[in-house]
Order: sequence, then structure tokens, then C-alpha cells
Amino acid sequence: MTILLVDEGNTRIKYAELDTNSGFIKLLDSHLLSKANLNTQNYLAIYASSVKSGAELQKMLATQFSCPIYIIETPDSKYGLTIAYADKTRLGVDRWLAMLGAFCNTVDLAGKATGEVAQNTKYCAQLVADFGTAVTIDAIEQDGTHIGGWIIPGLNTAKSGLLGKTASIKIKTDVCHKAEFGDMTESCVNNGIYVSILSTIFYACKLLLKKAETIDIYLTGGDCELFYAELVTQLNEQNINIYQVDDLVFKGLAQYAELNAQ
Ligand SMILES: Nc1ncnc2c1ncn2[C@@H]1O[C@H](COP(=O)(O)OP(=O)(O)OP(=O)(O)O)[C@@H](O)[C@H]1O
Ligand SMILES: CC(C)(CO)[C@@H](O)C(=O)NCCC(=O)O
Ligand SMILES: [K+]
Repeated sequence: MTILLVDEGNTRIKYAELDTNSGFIKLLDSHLLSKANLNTQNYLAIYASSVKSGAELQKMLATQFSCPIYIIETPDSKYGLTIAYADKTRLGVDRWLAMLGAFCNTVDLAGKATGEVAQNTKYCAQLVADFGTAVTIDAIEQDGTHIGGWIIPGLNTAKSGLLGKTASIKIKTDVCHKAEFGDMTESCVNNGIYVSILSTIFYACKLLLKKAETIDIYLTGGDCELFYAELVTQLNEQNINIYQVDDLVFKGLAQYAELNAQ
């Protein structure tokens, strides 16, 4: 059977299909996607999340599909994760799902289902960084306690904010992001913003390494591949493992669907 996964972010909406037998998540190409070819599928259920409005997304999906629709919202404490916020409902559901995706990757399934963390499983503290419209960084201790996180502007958001508030920063050509000093306006802006985000990750590692000996860093979101190689080079330490998982929010949704069905 197939479950449809829907992730509505700040700039775009993404769809994927979860094969309930194999657990395989197939990303659907949004360029080729039409309501018509989504409709031809007989989905078992839809698991969806929105950083905008869950209610609006529910309404939109309900006009197209007759299967059960589950709109996921940030829960208090579930599947072994405990959120740092006093008001959990304010934590973006994409952050919670990305953390769930990362956390469940390393924790025993039996433990997850009951919400208890399985004993004697090999896992460590985690940093989850989502490079989207905003960049979010969340730190989780070994036992699933969310310590907290940061929200900063993403690459494009920082750039448009900077260009919008200044008179004479003129961008004429497109240059790539490098962790080097810039030698013209374009590279000063692009590299500066890039390095500012990189530095935030370094600082997060530094803080988390005060609490844990070993950390796993999960990178996700539209811009994550721009950061992966540089982070692997710069954080080449025995006690830091870095993983690029392009669809961590979908992994979280898939985990949720699997656990919800148990
Ligand atoms: N097809 C695409 N459409 C839009 N942005 C893309 C695409 N492919 C890569 N990107 C990059 O992804 C970034 C946006 O990331 P993402 O798609 O994860 O954001 P989002 O959908 O707004 O979700 P979030 O709410 O997490 O920001 C942009 O800065 C852009 O550079
Ligand atoms: C931070 C974003 C925009 C990242 O997509 C999203 O998770 C969100 O809108 N969060 C709400 C604020 C918060 O998480 O504290
Ligand atoms: K996202």
C-alpha cells in the first residue's frame, strides 16, 4: 500500500510516496506533478504537515482525496522526543519532524513505538540543521531531550534582506558560495552569508560537545548540499559524524505514519 506524504514549507509544497511494505520514500517531482496524476493513486492515507496553516492544507487535500488525512502538529512529547519549548505548539512542525527523522534513525523501533528510549542502543547527541527559507538548528541530547535551537535567515532570505536594506550593494553576476574572503561585491555577499551560516553550525557543535562526547549532525533542506562537503572537511573529528539526508521531514512523516499505525 502507498501513503502520500505532504510537506508544506515556506516557499514550496513537496510530495512523496511511502511504500508501507518496503518503507521506501519516493519523492514526487513537483514539476511533473498534477492534481490529476496524484488522484489516480489509491492512497491508504495522507500524512501531511504545514508551517503555514494545517487547517488550510487539510481543506485543500480534502477536496482532492477521500482517504484518511492526518495533519501532524508538534506534540508535547512523543516517540521519545521531549521538546524544550514551554509552549510546544509554537515549535515549527517541520523542525519537530526533522528531529523525529534524525532521532528515529538511531533508536530501536520497539523503543520508539512506546515513546520510551530503548536501552543499550548505540546512539549519540544530535544536531539537526534544515537549510531552507530559514535555517533551523536543533540540538537533541542522547536520551531524546531537545535542548533548544536557533532560527536564522537562509541563504536567499539573508541575501534579499541585505540587498533590500542597503543602497549600494549591487549584485551583477551570479557567483557560487565559498568559505573564502570575497574580492568583489558578489563574493563578499555570497561568501559572507555562507560563512555566517557555517559558523553557526560550528558554534552549535561547540555547545553540544559540552554535553555529549559524540555528536551526529543531520543536514537537510533545499540548500543542504551546499554545506555538506565544507562541514565534512572542517569538522573532520572522530567524535562528529555528518549525514546529508535530503528529505528528513519526509523521514519524520514516514516514521510518524509507521508508529501511528502500530
Ligand atoms: N526546486 C526548488 N524550489 C525552490 N527552492 C529550491 C529548489 N531546489 C533547491 N532550492 C533551494 O532550497 C531553498 C529552500 O529550501 P526548502 O525547499 O527546504 O524550503 P521551504 O520549502 O521553504 O521549506 P522551509 O520551510 O524549511 O524553508 C532555497 O534557498 C533554494 O535555494
Ligand atoms: C522556523 C521555520 C520558519 C522553519 O521552516 C518554521 O519552523 C516555523 O515557522 N517555526 C515557528 C517558530 C518556531 O519554531 O519557534
Ligand atoms: K523544510
